[in-house]
Amino acid sequence: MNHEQRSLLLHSASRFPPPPGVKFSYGTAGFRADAAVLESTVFRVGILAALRSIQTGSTIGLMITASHNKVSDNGIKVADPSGGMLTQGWEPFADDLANSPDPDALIQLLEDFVKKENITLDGAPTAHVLLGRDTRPSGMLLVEAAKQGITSMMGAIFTDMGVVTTPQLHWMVRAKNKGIESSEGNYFDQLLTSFRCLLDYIPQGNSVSNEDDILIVDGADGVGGEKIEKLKTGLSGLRLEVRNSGGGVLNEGVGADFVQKEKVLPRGFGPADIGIRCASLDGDADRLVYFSILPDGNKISLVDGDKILSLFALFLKEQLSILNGAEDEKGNNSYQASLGVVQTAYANGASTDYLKQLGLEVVFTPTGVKYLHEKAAEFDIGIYFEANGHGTVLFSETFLSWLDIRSHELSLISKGSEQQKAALRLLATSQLINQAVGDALSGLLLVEAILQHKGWSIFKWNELYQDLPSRQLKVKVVDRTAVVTAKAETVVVSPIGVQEAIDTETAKYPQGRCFIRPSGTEDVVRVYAEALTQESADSLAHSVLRIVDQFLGGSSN
Ligand SMILES: CC(=O)N[C@H]1[C@@H](OP(=O)(O)O)O[C@H](CO)[C@@H](O)[C@@H]1O
Ligand SMILES: [Mg+2]
Repeated sequence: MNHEQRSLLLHSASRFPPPPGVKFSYGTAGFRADAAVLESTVFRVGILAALRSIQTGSTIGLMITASHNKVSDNGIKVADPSGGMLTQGWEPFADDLANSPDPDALIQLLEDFVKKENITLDGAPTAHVLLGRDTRPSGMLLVEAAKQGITSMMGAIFTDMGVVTTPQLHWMVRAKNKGIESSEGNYFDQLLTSFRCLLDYIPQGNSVSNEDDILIVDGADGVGGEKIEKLKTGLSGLRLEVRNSGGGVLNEGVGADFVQKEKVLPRGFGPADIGIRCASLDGDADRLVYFSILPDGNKISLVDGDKILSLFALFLKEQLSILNGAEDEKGNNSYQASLGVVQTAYANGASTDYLKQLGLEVVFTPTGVKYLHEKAAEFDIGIYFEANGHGTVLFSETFLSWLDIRSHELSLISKGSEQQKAALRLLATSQLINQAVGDALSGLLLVEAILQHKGWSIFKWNELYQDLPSRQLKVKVVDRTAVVTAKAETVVVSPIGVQEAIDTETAKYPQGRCFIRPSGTEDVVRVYAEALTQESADSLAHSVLRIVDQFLGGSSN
């Protein structure tokens, strides 16, 4: 690091002292905390993003959001060149950077890191960072801190995309690095064109009801609502009404996290909406769940991430088999695309059974989309979803290249055939569904296109399988890191004896399943239980909560 660079860093870092007594950790979803203590962290992540950009020679993204957290919180996460999450190898550096006590220590840390990572700062390094933020009022100040961090690395520049959804920012980073046009307008165009294409290839006679029905979207009073309003201006073939589009308090009694966890209607919905197809986004629009209001007007029937995954899996499997069907007879031009599904232990057991009955390969990873995404990328078509509604479908480059050529061939030899349409539907799906990260807007359009394709109502969709009753609890313990799990978090290996006690308890319940794990975003241990009836799921969860109390000492909430 030359003298000029060092003094630039010293000068700017001294303007962003870290708050005393706060320890930051780059968790499952980046740094998240009360917005009032985040300025120094955001400044430092700006430096990190510039370094990552210099190292990779690509554009890097920074998103300022705390997703479904309360409005006074904020956070920051990094998008890597692929548009996916920051490489896990850099997370310890992110922690050290955020917790470095003063400018001198910070510079020492940077010196050591660039040496270790072979990042050349001499010469004329160039770096480019795309910035985005959600609608939180604290975002404006924090984005300025990020800019200061970026520009304290010589040769680094930024582009401020303003208020965007988290998936938009990830999409833009990916597009930019692929040399594709990457504005918000381009994002909407891609979604609208591919959605239109899916509607154009709906089998005759299937396009019923939903087109006339309205879909009501709860925007969580976050960024998603205003973006859907923009999307709507170019949308045909779907009637949308947006509620909670920014007038109320972000995430308060609204949004996908609230609806999925509490299983109640969000603010702004009521008995007048009984029977209507409804959807909820979270605060930064990367989660999506559907619901309908039950006849009593107070409760909802939830259609969660597992069921969105199941709908996608069913549709994609059908299209693949139409595409391959005729080829098998001829025995040529066939490409056996691997189709896989990735879930976590929180997936409802009934969904896993359903997917296995479809003949699909179901793989489990620990909680956190960075793990699911990585696994899904191993398939030609990898579908992943967390039960809370965060997920997407990934298509391999190899498969897409083959599909492109195949679709062209089919347009010459059997234009208008079901086979050709299946190829076009698969290509359109790969364009519609965000390849960088889970995206509520693109997920919503794919759900809607598939429902129209199948001529299904939300009720018909919900009947794919019936969720097993489940219960989720959380308990604060003395030290949650004492809980060590294995096998995708389904088995506790430490403290010794806990798993045995859970097994003994679970065995008392027909179709019982239960696991515990330390949360990666809250200071709690989570308990999840499933069983044949709601009473037994509740009872199993509470018994296991007592086991956690006994072994780890705590108080439930
Ligand atoms: C049970 C649950 O919903 N856990 C969520 C939650 O993680 P925890 O590590 O469970 O706190 O937040 C993560 C980030 O948003 C999300 O990926 C995950 O699914
Ligand atoms: Mg979110």
